[in-house]
Amino acid sequence: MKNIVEINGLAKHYFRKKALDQLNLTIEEGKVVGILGPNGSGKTTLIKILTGLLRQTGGEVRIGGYKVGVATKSIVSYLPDRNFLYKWMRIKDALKLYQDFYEDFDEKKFEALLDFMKLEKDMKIDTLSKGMHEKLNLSLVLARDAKLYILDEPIAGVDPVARDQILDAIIGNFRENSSMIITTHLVRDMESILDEVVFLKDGRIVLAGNAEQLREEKGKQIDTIYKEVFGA
Ligand SMILES: Nc1ncnc2c1ncn2[C@@H]1O[C@H](COP(=O)(O)OP(=O)(O)OP(=O)(O)O)[C@@H](O)[C@H]1O
Repeated sequence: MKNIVEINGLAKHYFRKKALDQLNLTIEEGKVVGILGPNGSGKTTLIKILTGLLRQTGGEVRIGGYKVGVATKSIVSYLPDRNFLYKWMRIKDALKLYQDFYEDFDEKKFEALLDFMKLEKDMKIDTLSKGMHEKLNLSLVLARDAKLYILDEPIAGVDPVARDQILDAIIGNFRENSSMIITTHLVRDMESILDEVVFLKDGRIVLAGNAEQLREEKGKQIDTIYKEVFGA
């Protein structure tokens, strides 16, 4: 199996604070990987380095064999943890924006996702609820034919029904040859869709592995292991 992501000795310091400390991680093609950790563990910092929004202090990251830059941005589809669309837009304007921006954007797929999410092209962005926003953003991100999808907290702050819909959309639209990184601290809701889990604590990986194997080895759900590791 080919590696889509290779991270070696990655470090990020904010002045004296070590947000990431000597991180090593590989992600294979076809896997859905959960980066799990409480507030301040370094999840967002890691994602921002993978997406080129932040420069690391040390170490190396390769995605699809390339250093983070123009080449990797064209193969990574990223869902940030905050809204990234303009308030004046309607959904159809967001569609146009994505179409203009990304060659791999699949309009048909986007329309099918909108349908599934019960969203309509004429809806105005500033009238959408938080859950609807999240569904729209996710639909845009999943409609790209990317090698790597990075979803930062895709279900934070949405109600349980929207959560289930979002998880179903993720599972239903996952492309076999692509990979996905999902950050979350809502482990119970998310664990069923994760192939691999990485526990991040104070910028270090404290546990990582295949989710099914970990459940078998420890005789516990990932959510329970998470609570034990983080004392939640
Ligand atoms: N710009 C910054 N300047 C200084 N320290 C920062 C900065 N950004 C993050 N940090 C610190 O780095 C550590 C990791 O933060 P990060 O945002 O990556 O964590 P996180 O796991 O994403 O948390 P959350 O779930 O709250 O988003 C924290 O201790 C945070 O205070």
